Amino acid sequence: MSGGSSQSSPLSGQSSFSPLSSFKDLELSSDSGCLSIVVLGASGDLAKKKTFPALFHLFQQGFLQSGEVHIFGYARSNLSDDGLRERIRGYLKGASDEHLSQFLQLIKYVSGSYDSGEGFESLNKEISEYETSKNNKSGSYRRLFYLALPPSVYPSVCKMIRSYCMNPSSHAGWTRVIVEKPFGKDLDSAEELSAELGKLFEEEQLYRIDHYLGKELLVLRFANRLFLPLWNRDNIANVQIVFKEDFGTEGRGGYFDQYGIIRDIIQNHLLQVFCLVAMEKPVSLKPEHIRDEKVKVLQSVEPIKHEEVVIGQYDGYKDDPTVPDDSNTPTYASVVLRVHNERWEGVPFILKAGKALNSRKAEIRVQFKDAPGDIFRCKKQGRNEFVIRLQPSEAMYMKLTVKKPGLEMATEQSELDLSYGMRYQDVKIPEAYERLILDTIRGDQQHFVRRDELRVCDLPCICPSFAMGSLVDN
Ligand SMILES: NC(=O)C1=CN([C@@H]2O[C@H](COP(=O)(O)OP(=O)(O)OC[C@H]3O[C@@H](n4cnc5c(N)ncnc54)[C@H](OP(=O)(O)O)[C@@H]3O)[C@@H](O)[C@H]2O)C=CC1
Ligand SMILES: O=C1O[C@H](COP(=O)(O)O)[C@@H](O)[C@H](O)[C@H]1O
Repeated sequence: MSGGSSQSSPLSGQSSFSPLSSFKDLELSSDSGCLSIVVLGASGDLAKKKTFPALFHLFQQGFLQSGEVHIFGYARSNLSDDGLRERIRGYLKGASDEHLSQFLQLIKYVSGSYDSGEGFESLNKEISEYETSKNNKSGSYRRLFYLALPPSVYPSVCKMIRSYCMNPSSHAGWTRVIVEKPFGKDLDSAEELSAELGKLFEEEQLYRIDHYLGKELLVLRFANRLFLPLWNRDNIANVQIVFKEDFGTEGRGGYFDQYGIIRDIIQNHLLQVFCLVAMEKPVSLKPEHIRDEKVKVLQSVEPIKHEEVVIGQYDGYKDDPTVPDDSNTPTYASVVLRVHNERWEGVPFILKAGKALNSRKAEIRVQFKDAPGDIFRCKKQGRNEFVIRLQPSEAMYMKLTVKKPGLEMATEQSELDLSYGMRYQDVKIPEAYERLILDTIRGDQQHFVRRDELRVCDLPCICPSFAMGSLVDN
């Protein structure tokens, strides 16, 4: 059983965000040979909206080659190969028909349950047949399993993969498993899940994905001298990390209602963004160094105070037929995190997330303190703010107070604006999932959550009575 490999081929700089090809720290694998990618839960929302489109974009850019890769969709739904292809076709944008059909032809569908051997035996048979048909000269076989499924089925699915679908030990190569968030429901279930998965796979084989970690904040944070002296309690009044969606559950209530917005978004996506904003500079870009710093800052977070939590549910949530009529699951929450360390003491980090709100965006808003000795009386115009918009349309801008044009002495707020779409017009900015799936194929765990991180990422643990039910009932 091998999780990684040690040949060196740094990530090529596909994005204008991070031309990583010169980063000596990243010794990544570039092994070749048959690559079988299995999307479990292929009939679902994530698979059609994110997983297959990301695979398609990697294919378009030549990272996945027809001769080398095959993609298997697996789920219980009764679908044919063409049925699955039709289901995802509409989400694969920006390609010629020829390119699109080349990609779709790589996809095969296998139907089966998540807890019985039969389906996984058939899956293994399909993968093996494909591998044999490839007459693989390099002799290396790579199997990547993507769990695009509700976490409740991860243990049984992982057991099935371990029992029926591993890369045979007689073959060189690897078996890796991408596990989606949320990793359990609370500390106990996360620990239990980790323990169960830990019995089946080595840590190097497990890729706990959080696509907000694919949003590439590290360069901005640590490569700009400008920010270094400002990034602390002396200058920053508060930091807001905001996620808003302008649509509701849309038929995903079966999953969402069991988890709620805190477990769906705040505990994972926003907490990971918080780590990147608040952590100290890692020793290097090596995955372990980055993840060590994230763990440290999480350990410095104080217990959350009840009076600093707001939750709510949007009107109409229970109209979704997949949501129980008596649901009290929050679809909106805001939580204040306070970090007890030298850099951040006294600076609130306000994490807000909500579905069915007025707009769709995810952003980090760093609000600076007022300039002391305000001789221009410009306080009323607002503070300096540095805003990083993660989506849509990645951008960053700095809100500054400037002299209003004209002969009068008046000030106003304006922006120094860097929109990626405008600045890099000819560059295709990759989706977070593209980058993360490619990282997995290359064996780079830098942007994935480590097992011990999960333990300190647990919001209910940071505040023991932060269970959703208890707050809703109060
Ligand atoms: N949707 C999104 O935008 C994102 C989702 N995620 C994560 O991805 C995972 C999957 O989410 P999503 O695709 O939205 O979920 P879905 O509700 O669409 O579920 C995916 C598939 O899993 C199967 N399934 C659904 N419910 C159950 C169940 N109770 N027991 C067994 N199988 C079930 C269904 O396939 P079948 O019945 O055919 O077997 C379904 O098509 C979640 O962990 C979520 O947090 C992460 C980022 C974004
Ligand atoms: O993990 C999830 O993320 C999506 C939002 O992803 P984004 O990249 O569009 O911000 C959210 O809709 C979903 O509820 C959640 O499970």
